[in-house]
Amino acid sequence: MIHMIILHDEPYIDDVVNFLNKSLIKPVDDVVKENDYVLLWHSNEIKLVVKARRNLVVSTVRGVLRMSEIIGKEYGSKIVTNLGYVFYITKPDIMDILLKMPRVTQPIYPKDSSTLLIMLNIRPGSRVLEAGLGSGYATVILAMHAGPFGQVITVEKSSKYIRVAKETLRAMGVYDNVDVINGDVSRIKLPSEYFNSALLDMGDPWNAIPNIINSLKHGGNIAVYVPTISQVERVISSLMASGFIDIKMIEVNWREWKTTINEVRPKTWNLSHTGFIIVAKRP
Ligand SMILES: C[S@@+](CC[C@H](N)C(=O)[O-])C[C@H]1O[C@@H](n2cnc3c(N)ncnc32)[C@H](O)[C@@H]1O
Repeated sequence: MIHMIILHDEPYIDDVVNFLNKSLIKPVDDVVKENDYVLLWHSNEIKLVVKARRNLVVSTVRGVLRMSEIIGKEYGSKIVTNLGYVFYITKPDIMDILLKMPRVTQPIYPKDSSTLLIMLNIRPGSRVLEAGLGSGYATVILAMHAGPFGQVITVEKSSKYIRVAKETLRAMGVYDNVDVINGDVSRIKLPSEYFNSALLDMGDPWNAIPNIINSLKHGGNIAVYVPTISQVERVISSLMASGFIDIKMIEVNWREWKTTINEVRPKTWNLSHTGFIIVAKRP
């Protein structure tokens, strides 16, 4: 990882390496440590994300990889399987790791969570209300973007799901800036004009909307995530009745393509329908 000090009163820097060598903080060696999540990449078709445990032996269609030989190696280096095939040892993406976490409910997928961040204006320092926590997937993304000086308060009625999701929050490094409340978001007492934004992903969000509006700051956005059109209509009616304005609805269509030369085309199997996003503003 490279830590950089930006000196705002310096003339512009035209050589990053020179600049880093002069700065006090140097790049550090980055090696695979026990319990890191590691991406082992052979090709776009043959790749896997695994947790580095010393006694783990990973079988792939290109042969066997021993984690004991990977721990301590530098990220970016290569390893050869017993069958002679090369795998890169590299870092997975946030979503690669998140999708490894237990799913006790239907989670919000990256195509939608990335859009929700923009639609809800999530930025460092944001205070966000969420319901329900479910598997904690959306909570992780919200908390990562609200940052350590922001706050995500998530309300979940099932204590069983809370136990599982808390482990996910811990594993993803956001445990300390999420407050989990075991309760019913439609009835819970909320502070007035406290949150910058709110996300509802639950079966009957129209029952929660009237309880939430006053907890949002003026100009704050609410996003509601539902999978069916009959739910969408109930959500829009409830938003209008509660006094929200600027109601929009979007569906995110994400089509992944093959990147093989001479074969660049949409992948045969793509994620199809997930949910509709309805966004509105507290005037
Ligand atoms: C679809 S899941 C949420 C998934 C989550 N967004 C994720 O990405 O992992 C819906 C959750 O809402 C919770 N829920 C439903 N009604 C609720 C209510 N009135 N108050 C709080 N939580 C509620 C359910 O228990 C369930 O865990």
